[in-house]
This record gives sequence, C-alpha cells and structure tokens, in this order.
Amino acid sequence: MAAPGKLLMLENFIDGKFLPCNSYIDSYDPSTGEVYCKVPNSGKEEIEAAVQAARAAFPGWSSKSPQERAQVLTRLADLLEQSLEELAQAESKDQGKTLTMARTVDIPRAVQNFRFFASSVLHHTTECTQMDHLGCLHYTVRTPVGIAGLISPWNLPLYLLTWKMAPAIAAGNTVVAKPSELTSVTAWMLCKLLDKAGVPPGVINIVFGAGPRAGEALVSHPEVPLISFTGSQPTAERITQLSAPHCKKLSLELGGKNPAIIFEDANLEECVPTTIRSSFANQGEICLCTSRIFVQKSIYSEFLKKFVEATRKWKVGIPSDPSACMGALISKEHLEKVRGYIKRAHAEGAHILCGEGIDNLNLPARNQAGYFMLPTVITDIKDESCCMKEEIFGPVTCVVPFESEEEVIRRANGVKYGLAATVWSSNVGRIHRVAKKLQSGLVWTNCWLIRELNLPFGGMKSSGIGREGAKDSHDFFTEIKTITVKHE
Ligand SMILES: NC(=O)C1=CN([C@@H]2O[C@H](COP(=O)(O)OP(=O)(O)OC[C@H]3O[C@@H](n4cnc5c(N)ncnc54)[C@H](O)[C@@H]3O)[C@@H](O)[C@H]2O)C=CC1
Ligand SMILES: N/C(=C\C=C\C(=O)O)C(=O)O
Repeated sequence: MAAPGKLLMLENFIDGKFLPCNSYIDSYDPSTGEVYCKVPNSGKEEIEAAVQAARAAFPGWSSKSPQERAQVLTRLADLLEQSLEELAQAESKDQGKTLTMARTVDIPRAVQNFRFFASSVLHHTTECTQMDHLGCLHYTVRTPVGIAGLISPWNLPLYLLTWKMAPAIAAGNTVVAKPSELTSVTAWMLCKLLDKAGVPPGVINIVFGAGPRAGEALVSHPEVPLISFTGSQPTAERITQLSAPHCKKLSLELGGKNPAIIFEDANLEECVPTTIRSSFANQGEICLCTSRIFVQKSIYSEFLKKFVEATRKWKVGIPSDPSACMGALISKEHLEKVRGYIKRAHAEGAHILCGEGIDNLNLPARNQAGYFMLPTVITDIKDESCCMKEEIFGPVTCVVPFESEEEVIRRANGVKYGLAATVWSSNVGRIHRVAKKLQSGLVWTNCWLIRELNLPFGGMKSSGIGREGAKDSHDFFTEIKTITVKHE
C-alpha cells in the first residue's frame, strides 16, 4: 500500500510483469470521499497485450495435470492467507465495507475459492458407455476452453474475482480478468503473489479499467471464447450483444429483488436477526440481499416492531470501527441513486420507519463527505412501486403484509428477477411446497447465505444465465467432446 498521503498507483499485470498505462482513473475512498488511488484506464491495446500473453501461456498450462495445477492453486491460497490482514485492510478501504467483514468473510472466502477449486478439479469424472451390437465404446473428455475473460464487480471484489479465476485456471484455461474500476486494489495485490505461488507468466493477466473501454475490448476480442460476468443486468445485455457475433460462451450472474417470506409460525428469535443481516450486510450491496419482506398479517405488527428496533441497532460506522455493522456505500453516485429510491417511495405515499432522512448519522468530521447512510425500512408500499420491483443494491428494505400462501408466492414471483429467496416457517411441508414454487435459483429456508460451494449457484429470469459451483463452473470452463472408438 502507498505511504499515508501518497496516491496508490496501480499497474496492469500482463505476462507476469507490472506495466504502467498511458492514462489513469481516480479511485475514491468511500469513507472519506477522497481520491486515494489511480487505476489504469486501459483499452484495446492493453487487452490485446494480455490476450497475446494468455494465448502464449495456454499450451503449457493446459497440458499440466490437474494435480499440478491444484498444487499451484493451493500455494496461492496459502500466500493469500498469509497476507490476509493486509488484504482485508485494503479491501475495506477500497470498497467501504467494514474491516471486520473483509477480515472474517471476504478475504477468507477468497482463500477458500482457491483451496476449494484445487480440490474439486481432482474429482470430476467423465461418461463412458458401450454399444456392444456395433462394437463401439463411447466416452467423453473435457478440455479447457482457452482464454477466459472474467469481469467482476465492486461489491465483493476479491471474492467474486477469485470465484471465477480459481475454477478457470484449475480447468487449464488462461485468464484475462478485468475487475471493477471502483475496487481494483486487492486484485492488484493478488498479482504480486502469483510468481511465488508458481503461476507461470501469462496464465493470469489482470487489466484494470472502465467497463466501456477495457471491458468492451475484452468482450469483443475474437480470441476470447468465453466470458464470465457478475454485475448489473444492463451491462449483461451489452455483453450479450457484443458476444453474439462470436457465439461466445457466457455465464451471467446478475442482480436480484430477493423476497423473504415470513409465515406466522416462523421462529422470530432467529428470523429477525437473520433478516436484518440479509437486508443490510455489506451495506445491502450483495446480489443475494433481501429487499422485499413479506410478513403474514397475524404477526405483521409484532415482526415490524422487532425489525425496526433491530435496524436501529445496526450500527453505521467508519470501516475500521470494530463495533460497526455497516460501512460506506461504494460511490457518491450510488449513494445518490439509493437515496433517490427512498425519496420516490416517500413521494408515492410509503412510510419510512427508520433510517435515511429520519434518523441521525453521527460520524467523525473527516468522514462527513464519505458515502454513508443509515439502514432504512419502508412500509405501506405497493408491489408496483419501483422500490418493490427494481434492484436498489443498498441498505433499503420494504416490509409488507400478506394473507395466504398462494398470494405470497404470486407476489414474490411478480418481479423480473429470480435469484435468492428466503422462507421462514416451522411447517416442513409448507417449506418444501413454497420453495418449489418460487421462481428463484436459490431458496434458503429458516436461514440465509449458508453456502455449499459444490452446489449450483445462480439465478433465473433476469438474474442471469448459467450456474457456478464445483461441477457447474467446471462444465462452463471446459468443452466436452464425445469420442467413439470402434473396436470390432
Ligand atoms: N452482483 C450483482 O448483482 C451486482 C449488481 N450490481 C448492480 O449494478 C448497478 C450498477 O453497478 P455497476 O458497477 O455500474 O455495475 P456494472 O454491471 O456496470 O459493473 C460490473 C463490471 O462490469 C464492467 N462493465 C461495465 N460496463 C461494461 C461493458 N459495457 N462491457 C464490459 N464490462 C463492463 C464494470 O467495469 C465492472 O467490472 C448497481 O447499482 C447494482 O444494482 C452491481 C454490482 C454487482
Ligand atoms: N455474486 C454475488 C454474491 C455471491 C455470494 C456468494 O457466492 O456467496 C454478488 O453479490 O454479486
């Protein structure tokens, strides 16, 4: 990291070397609003150099055995773990999230990505079948696709980058990655560990820059046959358009408008704190966060009272404050966008029960220009309101009553997204019935964000295309071929 008061200058990492760029983008510390880092403003030229390096490295890396590649991934995991504290400090400063979150969740999960895919790549099997009457044996082989283009967002920077990078290289691909220009620092720090981990030059190339310049150059490059993207739906549309002429393989992990459905037989002792977390963790900047809470009418008032009380205790603080539950939002623009949703809800006649515009935010003088806001609860809002339909991606959640199971399933499914729902009930039959009917790639019942990395992760409808996870990521990052051997 740069010395205090000095700007941190990032460089692209191409073919095992750090390379400066002709121009740079300012990157802000969300907790102060000050520029603290300069990110390369890369374009076609830098992407071309990275693709050439990845192409040159592909024959060597793809012909290594899965065991050899797994060893490299494991060493990288060890090195990341040894740098955990430094990475957590950097992630928190760059993104605005609490240091506690970066230290206990984000960076450990990035470490786990390399360990997990190092192990899982050793366990994939292929199919084999015979046709005795024709004297044939058929079998399948999986081969790496080639150069994987990875585009990752700003909310969980190192975790989401490595969630793509680890399975891509484990399967034998080489990589050109473009992290979000808003949060590039931990990706740059990762590059410093690659040589020591034994990652050959050109296997992992990271090009920093903005979406429309560096991102589009990567997506449009004819020698990049595959794009794995996490981010917003409009950007996914653009990526799909640019990929279409090349018939690229696409994995799109997009947003959500995730419902929590709370039945009258729910255990509120567990449901309230978990729903607070699911609504406001990481400032609500996780695609899996809850933003529509449907509560059965008979317990609506009781739930709301407890929920608002608990929201007021969800402390907003500077990221280094160990007692803070929530830090700063990612950018000034994003803060304004999130506040704009609350203003629109208020203008439509909804009630703001706590948070933005109602309660006070007490912050140190140095952080007054930081992008902070309080977690906000909205009620008396119609399902048609934009706050109930659009992804806000901030600490804002709507609480509304419902009467019947059938009604709540229809309303929960009534948005264009379908990523992550939660259902709270002590009736096992109801849990299975409702979970099956929800249009959602993930359904958590009586819990939230318990992840099993072996299982498929991803959304339905406008929440994305494809799934990630042990087998799904491996399938995506490889091509399958059927070989027929006539032996008689
Ligand atoms: N996982 C998720 O569900 C995420 C959702 N979002 C949603 O998106 C909204 C906007 O956030 P953004 O940072 O603007 O998301 P975004 O989708 O624009 O950015 C995500 C990544 O895509 C890149 N990108 C942007 N335009 C591109 C293009 N034309 N071609 C190729 N790559 C491009 C960005 O540089 C970044 O690396 C948020 O308010 C939130 O609602 C944002 C981040 C993550
Ligand atoms: N993809 C996102 C979150 C994933 C979390 C997980 O894998 O547990 C996101 O917020 O974009």
